[in-house]
Amino acid sequence: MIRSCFQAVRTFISHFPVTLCPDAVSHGALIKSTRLQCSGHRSARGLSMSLWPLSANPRDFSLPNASWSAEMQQVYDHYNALCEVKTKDSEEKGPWYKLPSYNRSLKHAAGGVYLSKIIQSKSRLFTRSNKEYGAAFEYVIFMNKQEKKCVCAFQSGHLLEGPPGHVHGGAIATMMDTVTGTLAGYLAGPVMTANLNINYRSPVPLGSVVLLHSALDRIEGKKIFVNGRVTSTDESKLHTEATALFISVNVGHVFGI
Ligand SMILES: CCCCC/C=C\C/C=C\C/C=C\C/C=C\CCCC(=O)SCCNC(=O)CCNC(=O)[C@H](O)C(C)(C)COP(=O)(O)OP(=O)(O)OC[C@H]1O[C@@H](n2cnc3c(N)ncnc32)[C@H](O)[C@@H]1OP(=O)(O)O
Repeated sequence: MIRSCFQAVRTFISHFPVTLCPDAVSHGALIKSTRLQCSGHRSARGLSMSLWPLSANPRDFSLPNASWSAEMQQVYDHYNALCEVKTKDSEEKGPWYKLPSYNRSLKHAAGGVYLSKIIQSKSRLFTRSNKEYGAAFEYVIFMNKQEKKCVCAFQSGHLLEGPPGHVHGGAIATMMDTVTGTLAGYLAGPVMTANLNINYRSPVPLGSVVLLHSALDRIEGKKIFVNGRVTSTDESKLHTEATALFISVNVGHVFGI
């Protein structure tokens, strides 16, 4: 059934000259599962093509918007400058890759028997479910596949308050799960979080910009061990430390079959 699901995706996609860019985790999953390639570079420059009839120009939530502070933009510019660059004559590959991020990755990814069910569904990726710019999770993830690590610039919005003036621990855990899970998924394909262990070292001021760093510790069979840290953008202050265990799953597991 899973094979026929992906067969349907392949068949469908072959009718459209597009490069699919699902969100961060399914990017890795899909490269493994359907051997599709995804270009954040193109998307970042607004050249991504319509996925009609699935979607008209899906919004890449990881691109700069008016709510971004100067500091957020600065971090984005820094890593974006280190990304893969295509020039007229050549293709220079930087070590970093900006992951695009959509609010309904599976709409673009699953296909086949699940497609209509997914399109009708109101479900949205949790961290991208608020469309108001700057209200909740503003973030962009840059992946360094060579070094098996990634960095996320995260600007917290006013809806994420926990202790007065500071970010809710659950929101930090959500971002930690997202970033470590994105790395695990990018490196190993479809995964689910089995364990997420967090130490909160110092509160994160609401509205501030912080970095989430994640790196692969090791892979043992189905088990992917990843670590994570939240720091200030100059990395002088440590806010949070985490370790996470992800388990490789087949796609059927995600759909409960
Ligand atoms: C087109 C498809 C795309 C698929 C994409 C997939 C997912 C994400 C998609 C989009 C999201 C996008 C962005 C967000 C980014 C990422 C973060 C979100 C991820 C999540 O938010 S996800 C939700 C929370 N998550 C769960 O809802 C999991 C519930 N759970 C289970 O579904 C099972 O529990 C599972 C699968 C985890 C394992 O089940 P299983 O049957 O495959 O494996 P099994 O139990 O045999 O364990 C194998 C070996 O792992 C060891 N092991 C297992 N669990 C352990 C633990 N907790 N601690 C220590 N060791 C553990 C065993 O001890 C054994 O070790 P050993 O082999 O050495 O004996």
